[in-house]
Amino acid sequence: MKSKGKSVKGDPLGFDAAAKVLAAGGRVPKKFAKARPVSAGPTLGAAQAQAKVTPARRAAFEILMLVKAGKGHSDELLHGQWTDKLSEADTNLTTALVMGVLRWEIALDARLRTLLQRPDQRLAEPVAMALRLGAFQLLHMDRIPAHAALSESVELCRAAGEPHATGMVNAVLRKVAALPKPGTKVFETTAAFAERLGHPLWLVERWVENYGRDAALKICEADQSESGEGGVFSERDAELPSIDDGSRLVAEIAAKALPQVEGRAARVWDCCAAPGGKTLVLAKRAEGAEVLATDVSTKRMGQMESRLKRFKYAKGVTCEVADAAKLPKDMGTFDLVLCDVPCTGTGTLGRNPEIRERLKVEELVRQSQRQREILAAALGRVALGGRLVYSTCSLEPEENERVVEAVIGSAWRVVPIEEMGVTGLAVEMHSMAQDGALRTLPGVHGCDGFYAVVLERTA
Ligand SMILES: C[S@@+](CC[C@H](N)C(=O)[O-])C[C@H]1O[C@@H](n2cnc3c(N)ncnc32)[C@H](O)[C@@H]1O
Repeated sequence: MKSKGKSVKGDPLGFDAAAKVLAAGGRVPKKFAKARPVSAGPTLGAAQAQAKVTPARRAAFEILMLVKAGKGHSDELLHGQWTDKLSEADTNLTTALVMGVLRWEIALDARLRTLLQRPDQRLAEPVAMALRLGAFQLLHMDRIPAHAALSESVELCRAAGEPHATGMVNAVLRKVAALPKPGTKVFETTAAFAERLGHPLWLVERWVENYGRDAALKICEADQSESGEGGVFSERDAELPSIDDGSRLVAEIAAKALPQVEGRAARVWDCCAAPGGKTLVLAKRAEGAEVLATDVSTKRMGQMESRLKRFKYAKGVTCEVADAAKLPKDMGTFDLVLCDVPCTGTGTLGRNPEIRERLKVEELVRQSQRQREILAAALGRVALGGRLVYSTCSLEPEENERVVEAVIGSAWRVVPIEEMGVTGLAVEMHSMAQDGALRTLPGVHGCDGFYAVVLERTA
């Protein structure tokens, strides 16, 4: 479904403005009755309409509009001003609506398009979003009454200053309500299941090529479900931070990769550390080691430092803002480097649904270049006999094995992850290994998609 972009400010629907109007005696001044820009506040109809929308749907709509306009990440927005005055139940509903619409957007648009009078019709973004929000509730949420999903989407459309489109939204959503729920076909082409499961075809085609059709289908299915409890470890360690099992596994591998050193504390460098999930696992497991954690982002490092303070065992960790490709020489060499580089995050689409909409194939090239620079610099800081763990949460070989192949020379050997002796696993390590490296896939291994390889300096 094509949509016309509209500038979205902090109050795209004018809800705040409308609230002021209603608070001032519940009467909306006549001037609002005239057609006016959304930024100038709601019209009379808009103000009345917004009062008919429940807070959870309003918040979800506002957040989705901001994400669409590239003005924030769903996770941050869901923990910000839009939800801080909501009840717990409303916050949960807002979260379910935002994550659901982002996960299913491609599939919803494909369905909605077929129900428009002119499928190529360009819709204003608030209209398109009201349709998606309504269709998502009708097709994917069990406990939402159809009339609430439908009528509140109509009111959201009106409240957004698009009263002329309310009839169309109502008619289209009535057709959606009459549709059978999406079911699984006996056999589907890649294009069909990519669309049904809300993924860009170019990405799914890459997964089919790299991991096979069955795995690609499982990845897509896993990306559409709520991220549940992990299935990689047999038990949760209550002292560790709450992180995805794949992320923990990478950190546990890194902790096991730390070589024994005699007569001094081992030196560990976590070079792309924020928000610190893996640093915490390392700090807990590598007791007695000197741990340096760096990140190029001052903001993320600030948040990470506050997070580390909540864990006693992390009090010895030194945190610095630094570019991993330019760590000052006088910081010396390390026995272990964890190089958990920035990446496209295609192994985490369940948790970060908007990546699928934002990611373009050119981004792979840009990320891969940056990853090579960071890895090359980090390898240069590993002591002889020391090890480096290179990792990403990407499913794309260009960010994983291709980066490693391009950067390591003859002075390195791959230490197979099966030799690391990670304990407490609920699944065999070899089932997650590929050419000595870790390769987890969502839906296949019970965690997000991670890649990790252990490299040892031999000369
Ligand atoms: C995948 S995240 C790291 C996640 C972290 N290891 C954890 O487990 O919580 C990548 C991080 O690399 C940081 N980063 C990006 N470029 C960097 C660079 N040149 N040097 C250091 N950090 C960088 C980003 O700010 C981001 O926090």
